[in-house]
Amino acid sequence: MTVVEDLDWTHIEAELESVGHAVAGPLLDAESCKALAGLYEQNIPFRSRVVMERHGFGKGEYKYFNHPLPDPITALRGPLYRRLAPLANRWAAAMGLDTRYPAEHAEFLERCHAAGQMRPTPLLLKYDPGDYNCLHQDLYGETVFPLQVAILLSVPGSEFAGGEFVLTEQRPRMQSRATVVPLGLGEAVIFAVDQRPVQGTRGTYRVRHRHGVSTVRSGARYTLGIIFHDAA
Ligand SMILES: O=C(O)CCC(=O)C(=O)O
Ligand SMILES: [Fe+2]
Repeated sequence: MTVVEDLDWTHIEAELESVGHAVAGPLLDAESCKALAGLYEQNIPFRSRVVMERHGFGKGEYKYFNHPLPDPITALRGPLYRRLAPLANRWAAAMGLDTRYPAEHAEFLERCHAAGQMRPTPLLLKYDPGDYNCLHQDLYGETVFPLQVAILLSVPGSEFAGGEFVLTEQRPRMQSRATVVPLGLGEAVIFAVDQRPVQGTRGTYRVRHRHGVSTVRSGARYTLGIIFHDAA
């Protein structure tokens, strides 16, 4: 069994259904986390670098991986997709959307490519003291898989302080509610990219999510982002 198949999917699905996010893992051991974070200073594995401050995205930077994606990413992305696709389909049906997601990630990528979304989206993020990531959604075109994953590659408390993963949810006509998601080294947060259905007393309504990272107070924080749709 892969590490992904070994996870407690009953618990993960229940969390995703009830609150729109779930903590899982660790999905990567300390050595793999260190090796991935260590790639940041290289250029070859990446297709582009984004300095967040230049775009008003926050402070800090990230790099999008190019093909071939590093082994740990390919090893995780297909199995994670396979487990999440049925939930994505239940969410789409509950929200009255026509979209249905294929069982396998390779098929979903074909759909992205047919829609002109050809560029890989897995990314490595790096935050230094004072850096933060504004609340946002990772939408890169019309074709969107409704769940994504972020894995913490640094040790909280010793390698960095602050820098908490934050999720907000907005119910129709209500103000936003924030949740801080504590993560350990190599742990993943699986979360809603944009909308998810919530059962209310008068039927199903849609909740909108955003995510970001609070200010890093000291040290360096690295994260691996696994997004399932390719980008235009
Ligand atoms: O650094 C983080 O924890 C969040 C990264 C992020 O925005 C993402 O993976 O999409
Ligand atoms: Fe993001």
